[in-house]
Amino acid sequence: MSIHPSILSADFANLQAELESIASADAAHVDVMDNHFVPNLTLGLPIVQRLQEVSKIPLDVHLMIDDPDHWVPKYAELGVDSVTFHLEAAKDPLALTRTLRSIGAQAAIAIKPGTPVTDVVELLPEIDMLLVMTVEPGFGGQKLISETLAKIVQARSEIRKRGLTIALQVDGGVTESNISELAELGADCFVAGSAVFNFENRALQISKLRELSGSHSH
Ligand SMILES: O=C(CO)[C@@H](O)[C@H](O)COP(=O)(O)O
Repeated sequence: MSIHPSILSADFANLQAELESIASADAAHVDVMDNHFVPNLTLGLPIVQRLQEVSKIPLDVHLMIDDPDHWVPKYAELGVDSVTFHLEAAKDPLALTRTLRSIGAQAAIAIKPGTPVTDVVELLPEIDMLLVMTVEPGFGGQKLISETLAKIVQARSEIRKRGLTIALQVDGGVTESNISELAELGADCFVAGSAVFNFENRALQISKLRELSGSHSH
C-alpha cells in the first residue's frame, strides 16, 4: 500500500518546504494541468524540474493535459519516478508507454470517471500503474464519485486475471473515512491532497492513511 500526497493542495509559494513535510510518504503526486484537458492550470516542466532536483522522495507526475504524445517524454527525461497520462488524451498510448519505459520512468495510464475499464485492459501488460480517477480531474477537495467504486473492483479483477503486479492507484476524494474501503475493493496506491495538506501534521496524516489502508492484500 502506498500513499502519494497530492501537492495540488500544498502551499505553492513554499513547495520545497511542503515536500519536506511529506518526506514519510512513498511519493509526491504532482498534478500538471493545462487548462485545456481540464479547466484548471497548475504547473509545467520548469517547476517539475526543480521539484525533481529538491525532492527527497520520488515524484509521481500526473499529466492532465492535451497532447501527451508530445509532452510525456519531456517529463520522463527529468528523471521522475513515474509519468501518468490520460488515455482520453493520447493518440498512441501504446507508443507512449514504451517511450516512458525506454527512458527509465514507470509508465502509468489514467482514466476519467466516465471512461470504462474495458477501454484500457489491453494496455495493462504495458504499464506499471493504472490510475482510476475517483473524481472529475481538475480540482482538489472534491467528493469521491461513488459510481467509480465498481471500476476499482473491475480493474483489480482484470489485473489479477492477467497475473500482473501493476499498481492500482485511486485519486480524488480519498479520506480517512473511505481509504479502508478503497483498499478492500482493490486499490493499493492512494493519492490524497486535502486529506494530508489540510492538516498541520502531515506525517501523522500519512501514517493514519497508511495504517487504515494497510491490512488488505490483493
Ligand atoms: O488530480 C487531482 C484532481 O484532479 C487530484 O490529485 C487532487 O489533488 C486530489 O485532491 P483531493 O481530492 O485528495 O483533495
